[in-house]
This record gives sequence, C-alpha cells and structure tokens, in this order.
Amino acid sequence: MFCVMLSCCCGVQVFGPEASQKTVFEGSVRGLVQDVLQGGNCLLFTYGVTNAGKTFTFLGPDHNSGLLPRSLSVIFNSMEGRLYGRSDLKPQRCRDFSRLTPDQQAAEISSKRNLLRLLKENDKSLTAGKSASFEGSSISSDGSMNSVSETDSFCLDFPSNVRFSVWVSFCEIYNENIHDLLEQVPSGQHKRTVLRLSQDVKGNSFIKDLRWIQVNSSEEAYKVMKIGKRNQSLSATRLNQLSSRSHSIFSIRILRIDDSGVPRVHTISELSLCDLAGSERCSRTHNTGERLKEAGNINGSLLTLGKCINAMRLNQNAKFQHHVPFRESKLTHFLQFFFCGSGRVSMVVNINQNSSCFDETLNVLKFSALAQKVVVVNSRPVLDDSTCHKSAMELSLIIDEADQRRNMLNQGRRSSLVAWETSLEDVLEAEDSEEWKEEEEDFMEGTVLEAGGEEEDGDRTMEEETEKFGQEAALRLVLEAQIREEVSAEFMELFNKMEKDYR
Ligand SMILES: Nc1ncnc2c1ncn2[C@@H]1O[C@H](COP(=O)(O)OP(=O)(O)OP(=O)(O)O)[C@@H](O)[C@H]1O
Repeated sequence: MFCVMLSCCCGVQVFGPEASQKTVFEGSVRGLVQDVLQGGNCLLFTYGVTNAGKTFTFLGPDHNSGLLPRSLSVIFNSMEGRLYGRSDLKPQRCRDFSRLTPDQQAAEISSKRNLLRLLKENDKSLTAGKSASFEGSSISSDGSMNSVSETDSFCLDFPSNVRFSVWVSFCEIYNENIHDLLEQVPSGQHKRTVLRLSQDVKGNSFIKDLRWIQVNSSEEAYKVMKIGKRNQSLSATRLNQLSSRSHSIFSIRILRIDDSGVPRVHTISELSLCDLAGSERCSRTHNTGERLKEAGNINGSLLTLGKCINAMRLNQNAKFQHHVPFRESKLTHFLQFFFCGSGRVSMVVNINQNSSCFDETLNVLKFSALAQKVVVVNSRPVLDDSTCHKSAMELSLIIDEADQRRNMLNQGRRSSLVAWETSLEDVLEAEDSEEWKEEEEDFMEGTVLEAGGEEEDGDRTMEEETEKFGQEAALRLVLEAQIREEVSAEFMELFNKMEKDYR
C-alpha cells in the first residue's frame, strides 16, 4: 500500500493508495507545468524512505505513466503548432542562452541523432537479453507513452509570433559526484565524466558542461529520458529490487521566443523534476560494501537537505539569519537556485504503509511538515534582446521585484530569501564579468541611494501599521514564535537521532 502526499507552501494534499497517477498529477504537478509555460521556474522533488514508490510516482510503468511523462505531454500539447523550428538558440549556464552558428547547429542536430540511435541499439540488446537494468520498470521499448491523455493541455495566451524552443537535460548525483546521464560512454569504458557545479556572475548555480538536447515532441523528450534512465545507478537491495542509488534530475527548459524579425528570447523558464534516492536504515537494508557507501552518501545529502530547510524556516522569523548549509552537499548546492527565491518548490512525499517502516515514515512526515512552512518567493526573470549586457540591471530589478513581493507577503516578518555566498567553490564564469561588475556597481549605487528614501517612508508606514494592529497582533506573534521554537527544538532533536541511527 502506497500513499502520496504533495507538500508546498500553498498547502498539503494527501492521495490515498487508491489514487491514480492521473489524479496525483492533476493535484500536484499540473499547476507547476502551467506556471512554467507562463515563464516561471519550478522544482518538484520526491522524498521518502527506500521502497516507498518515489520512482513509481515520478516515472510510472508504461501502462500507468507517472508525473514526468504526463508533464511532457501537457507541455507539448499546449505548444501545439507553436514550436520554434530552428536550433540556433540554445540555453546555457543558469538562465542565459547563446546564439549558435550554422556549424554549431549542425553539430547539435547530429549529436541528437546519434543519441536517439543509441536507444534503438540498446533496445536490440535488451531484446537479446543482454541487459535487464530497466526490467519491470516503466518504459516501453518503442518510446511511447501509452497511458498519457493526448488532450490535456493549457491554452497559452501569447501573441501569434511567440514560439517555444524546448531543451532537456538529465543528470544524477551519485556518491556526491554529478554525472550526465546522456553521456555516451564508449563500450568497454566504465569511467564516467564527473561534472562540476558552477556559478554564473549572478550567483546562480548550474552544472557545467551538462548536455542539453532540443526536443520537438513529448515522444522525443521521453526517448531522451529513457536513454538517461538506462544509465542511472540502480541496484538491488534487500528492500527494493530496483533501488535508485542516486538522485536523478530531469530538467525541461523552455525558451519563449519572439519570432518576428530577428528572433528574441523573451523568457527562459525551467521545470526541474528531481527523483531523490530514498533514505535507508542500515539495520533494515543490511547493506555492505558499495551499497553501504551509497547509502551513506544518500542519507548524508538528505540530512543536509533537512538542515537547509530547517535553517530557511528559522530565518523567516529570526532577527539574525542562520547560515544555510547549501554547500554541504551537491544536491542542496544544486537546489539552492530554486530555494533562494528563483522558483516555486513542491515536494512529493511517498509513504509505504508497511508497519516495519513506521518510525522512518514518521520522520519523513515531520520533515515535510517543516518544509511546508518555508516560503520561497518566486520571481520571473524577463530577458531582453541584448541580454548579456543588461544582466546586471535585470538582476537588480529582479531582486527589487522579489523584495516587493516578499514585503507584501511577509509584512513584519523576516526574509525567507537567503543571501548568496560570495566565495565561489568551483568555477567562476569569467566571460564579460568585469564589464558586468562595473555596470552592476554603477546601478547598485543608484539603487542604494534611491532605496534609502523609500526605506524611511517604509519605516513610517510600518510604525503606523504596527499601531493599528496593536496588542492583539503582538500576542499572536509571541504565541507563534513559541510554537515555532518548540517545533524547531523537536526537529533538531530528531536530526541528532537520525544522524546517530545512520552511523
Ligand atoms: N502506487 C503503487 N502501486 C503499485 N506498485 C507500486 C506503487 N508504488 C510503488 N510500487 C512498487 O513498489 C516497488 C518500489 O517502488 P519504487 O522503486 O518506486 O520505490 P522508491 O521509493 O523509488 O525506492 P528507492 O528509494 O529505493 O529507489 C516497485 O516495485 C514499484 O513498482
């Protein structure tokens, strides 16, 4: 018996064991897909103990597709007849794009052809019985998505000259190493390239050299996902015959292009679907050797995710901002972009109702109750034609916009946004950075001066507001703070216990 629970800042929805994949999709990710089609950024991640049905919900068997195939279907159905026909605009870094030369475009097309050919070759070897890594799982050999409704779509209210270019990537975090699941490793060679997390000049993290493939239909995107899934690290454990030993991240990036005259990229939005590996207790799995090492890394990164969520939640009300340890694991470092005000975040919590995992499940539920309290303010960057040179200004405007929304949302409360760390761990993208910095400094100087006057006005309004609400509001705040303190103390205790258990 498996239950699914959706948890996000807008509330919690619980789906019982009888709920169909369609119902879960409609009650959870469909709204995110709509947001992404409108230009927003969304992250959805699965959470739960091992063997709780995360991959089932995420991908689903062929006759009963999960969240990812359904999202692809709705995205492409909604874009019917509005796909951008060329491949001269490609996403790069975090939310930038580059214009490809004709040679680069030809290289893109041929590399995609080779990748898709790989699927056919793999299928032949699968039917010959050479590999069974994906047996019993979700994907048909012809790459079709049988169970997804062909009609589900959103009506996009954009001018007729607006076109969409869709790109996908698929990677995994295995033993704290990031690997591109679309990398074609020559046969006989087992060593895969380790990719690095990098930051652009705006402080947004992205995976350097990750492959992005332009896809023109949901079937094509699904085939790409199939190829990646076959490369993912799966192994049999005592609790799950096909247990994910890594966190996998499938990202869909949509370039909204104004296709009149010289094509202009208007927005770049992203839907990231992250199937987290399940937490596992060694006393139950009896893992040893390589499996034990994997379990240690999985539990470690999930623990850091918990710490980050707890710190973000505390920061919403604290006078002094706690350090959020995003950099303690690759997973949280990668997710930082979404958690720091750049998108909507939702979590799917899977529950296996087997009584043997009762206390682990209770921990998962407590975790999700806390995660739900974190408010992430969403901002939607709009690109201009001369994107690169206006980036500093855009950044400031985005920050201003996010601040305004945050103030409206959290009147009298502390920010849920977390300041970017300034020291870069990995690679600093140096291109144009000097120019950008100068522009940014000039612009920031102006912003700081302007902001000073506004702040005084804001303070006055704030005082009036405080008087108006009076004693009743103050009492409510004290009570809320007390409750939060208690929950937070309980949670810290829980973390310490979990840490001890996993050792
Ligand atoms: N709702 C469901 N209905 C039927 N079978 C399910 C359901 N959810 C999960 N299963 C089955 O339970 C088993 C474990 O599911 P799955 O591999 O999705 O778990 P998981 O949480 O991803 O585990 P891990 O973290 O170890 O990768 C699979 O055989 C799957 O087919």
